[in-house]
Amino acid sequence: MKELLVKESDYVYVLPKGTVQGQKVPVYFYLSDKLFELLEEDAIKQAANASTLPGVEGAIYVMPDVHVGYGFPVGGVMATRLEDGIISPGSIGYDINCGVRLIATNLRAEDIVPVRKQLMERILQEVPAGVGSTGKIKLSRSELREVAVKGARWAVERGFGFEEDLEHIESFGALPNADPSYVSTDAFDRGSDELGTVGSGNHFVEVQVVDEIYDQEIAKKLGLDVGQVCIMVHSGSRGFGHQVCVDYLRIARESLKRYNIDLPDMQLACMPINSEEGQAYFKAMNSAANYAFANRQILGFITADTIRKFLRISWQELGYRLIYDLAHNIGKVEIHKGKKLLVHRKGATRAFPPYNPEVPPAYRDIGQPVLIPGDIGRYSFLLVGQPRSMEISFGSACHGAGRVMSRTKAKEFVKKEGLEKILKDLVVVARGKGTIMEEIPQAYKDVSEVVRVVDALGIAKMVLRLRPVGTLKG
Ligand SMILES: Nc1nc2c(ncn2[C@@H]2O[C@H](COP(=O)(O)O)[C@@H](O)[C@H]2O)c(=O)[nH]1
Ligand SMILES: [Mn+2]
Ligand SMILES: [Mn+2]
Repeated sequence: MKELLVKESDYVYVLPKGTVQGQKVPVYFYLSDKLFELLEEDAIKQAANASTLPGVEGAIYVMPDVHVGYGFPVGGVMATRLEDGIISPGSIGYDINCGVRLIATNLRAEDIVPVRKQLMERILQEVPAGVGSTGKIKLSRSELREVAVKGARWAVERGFGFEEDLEHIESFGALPNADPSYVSTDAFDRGSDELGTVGSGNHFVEVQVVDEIYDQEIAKKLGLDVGQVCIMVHSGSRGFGHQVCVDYLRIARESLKRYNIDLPDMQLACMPINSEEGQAYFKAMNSAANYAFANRQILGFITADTIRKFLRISWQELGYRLIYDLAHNIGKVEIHKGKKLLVHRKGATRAFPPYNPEVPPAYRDIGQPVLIPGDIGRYSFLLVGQPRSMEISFGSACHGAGRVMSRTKAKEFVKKEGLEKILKDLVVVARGKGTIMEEIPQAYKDVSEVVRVVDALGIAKMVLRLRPVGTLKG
């Protein structure tokens, strides 16, 4: 399908409306020439399929970190009208409110680098990670219901963090439309002992150092400087959110006939937003999103506390300060160009500009921080949302570098090249070696190239770059 894409301008390729059967809106791909080369045929097909869905509004936007996902590509943004549009679990993703958190500290690189191996080993002991890992927190049904409603606040009330953290989280760490009575018992079972756990594979806790600054003024306002140590957390709603997605994909498939929805791909199974099933999923999805906010709140706090105890310093000396926490797999009701829409972001980050009322007061004049992890070996970035995002991407940016190698291919690559040679002096800890093999830097695109595109398009502005000091992988 690549040949059907029209290069409209630098970094902008379009699949014009009417190219595929039933297409209701155009599909925009934001890519440099290098990233265009890596664009998969199936990702184009998936985005084109979504452009045929009922009530889809404006355009489908595909970010430069795009790769094939379940039904809808990772890096995809789709908005649907509340009156006649659908809600699609596959276009939000299995890991509901998978997201990223960045915490600043007063520590300098020299405080950490000489002891990074021992420090990461300690973090590995204290922070539960890995497939099906369980944490120290065991939740009763009623406690879990409370988590699903209160989100990050639940964790803060139990001592995992501070009141001011909540001011620095997307939607203040709790989405208002959560109703856990729409969440299945299976999801409750899976969620009861996974709060405060990282999960597997792509998820991580990373100690990083600010490496380069592109906008001194904004970096200063954020209180970040070269050499400063930060903590980045990437995790989501664990088995709780996964089960919500599984349950409602089944419900969506079963209700397709009832609502006369014809699909090009069953993985896009969806429900009218204003149907009973659509509303039930929306309330369950928000519950899972709140679980994820609580999860990252706990993970960030435990990691900071571990570093503090390891270095034998006080909270004050550590200087823990939450920069921001955001969702990159979510469906949100937002107003764009005067219309109330459900914006599906799957592997896409909200990137609201300065003075948008949803940007926390602390960042109102600089724009919402956009946190972009890269990989275990190269860099991660902090950007801020820009006005153009509201024009060309429903206020959204990329969410990472994006995979370029399947997990199987990455393992084959490691077997050929040797893990030690690939990792060189990187410090990466994990319960199993398998994950590290799947997560080598070569498995991802070059994040610098990805963020260059969103910066050049005026979606988000590059503020600073972080490099990893040590990574805990699931
Ligand atoms: N700094 C690090 N970035 C990483 C690591 N593992 C993955 N990643 C990046 O995160 C995004 C988001 O992934 P997704 O699973 O939500 O799609 C991914 O595209 C990578 O760029 C890591 O260990 N450290
Ligand atoms: Mn994620
Ligand atoms: Mn995830």
